[in-house]
Amino acid sequence: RSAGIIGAPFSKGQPRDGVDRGPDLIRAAGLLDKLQGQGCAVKDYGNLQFEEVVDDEPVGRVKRVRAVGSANQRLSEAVQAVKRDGHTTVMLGGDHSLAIGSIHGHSMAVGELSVVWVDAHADINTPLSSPTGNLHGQPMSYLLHELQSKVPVLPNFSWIKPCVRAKDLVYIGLRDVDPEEHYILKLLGVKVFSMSEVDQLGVSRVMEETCDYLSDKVKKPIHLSYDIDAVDPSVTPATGTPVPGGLTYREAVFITEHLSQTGLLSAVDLVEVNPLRARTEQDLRSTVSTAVDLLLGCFGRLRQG
Ligand SMILES: N[C@@]1(C(=O)O)CN(C[C@@H]2CCCCN2)C[C@@H]1CCC[B-](O)(O)O
Ligand SMILES: [Mn+2]
Ligand SMILES: [Mn+2]
Repeated sequence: RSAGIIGAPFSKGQPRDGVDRGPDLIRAAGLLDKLQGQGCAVKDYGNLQFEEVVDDEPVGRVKRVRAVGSANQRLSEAVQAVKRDGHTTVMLGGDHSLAIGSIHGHSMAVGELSVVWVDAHADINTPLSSPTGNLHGQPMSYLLHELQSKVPVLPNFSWIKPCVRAKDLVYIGLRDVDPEEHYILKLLGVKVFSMSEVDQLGVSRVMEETCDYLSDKVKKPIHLSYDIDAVDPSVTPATGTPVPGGLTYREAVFITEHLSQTGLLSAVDLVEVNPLRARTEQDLRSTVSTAVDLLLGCFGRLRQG
């Protein structure tokens, strides 16, 4: 296994400061040494520098559009380069609007892929359905072939080619889905394991069904997009949109251990860590160390040693 680390210190997909500090916090907690310590080759590509966008007026209700479009174009190019170097990409966010560039770049490099989206939220609002206008709640709408008729032209977004099919997407951990998102998920028949299904089936069965569902026809490379707010706020409180009733630490890690063992994991996003949302030092330490442990699980770490 080899990991190519890309830091994406970006926050314009949402209104809160602080989430751009995620990459360096996760590095400072020892991610690279710990990956090497478990036999994983690691190359750190550093942090992307995102250009300043001035006069980024809202387009309809959608905010900071030009900054998000520009940042994700840069990220897509970076992910393609890291994939060409033969690594599994690790994109450290930054907010979840970065999944646009990460998944796009991954798909440009490897072709068709499966997406496992672990999150309290579906992040599948369209510009017209979004209740907040924040682009971290919309990334999937720009990537899904089936939603392109619902997405208007946005400045700095025209480079995006839709690259994911609804049948190749699985959600795990949902518990705060907007009515319009629910409608879209039902309309497209997207596979969803909400927290109700996690409770009902248990995380082991959820992962078996996820992997069976995704590899039903053809085994495709897997893109895991992990929003730290999928985990219960008692474990990872330092995040922008915490929602009670999330994954336990053990369930959260089990998901990454299981996906790692498929041998299909080809790109990972770890997003929405925001130190300014921590009330205590322990809040921050717990959030960041959990983020690191999730990434170690992606690269073969097992709790049995
Ligand atoms: N759907 C949302 C959007 O803004 O589009 C609305 N939601 C906040 C809202 C608070 C009140 C109860 C209903 N939910 C946040 C979510 C985006 C989360 C982005 B992620 O990256 O954290 O997943
Ligand atoms: Mn979320
Ligand atoms: Mn998210």
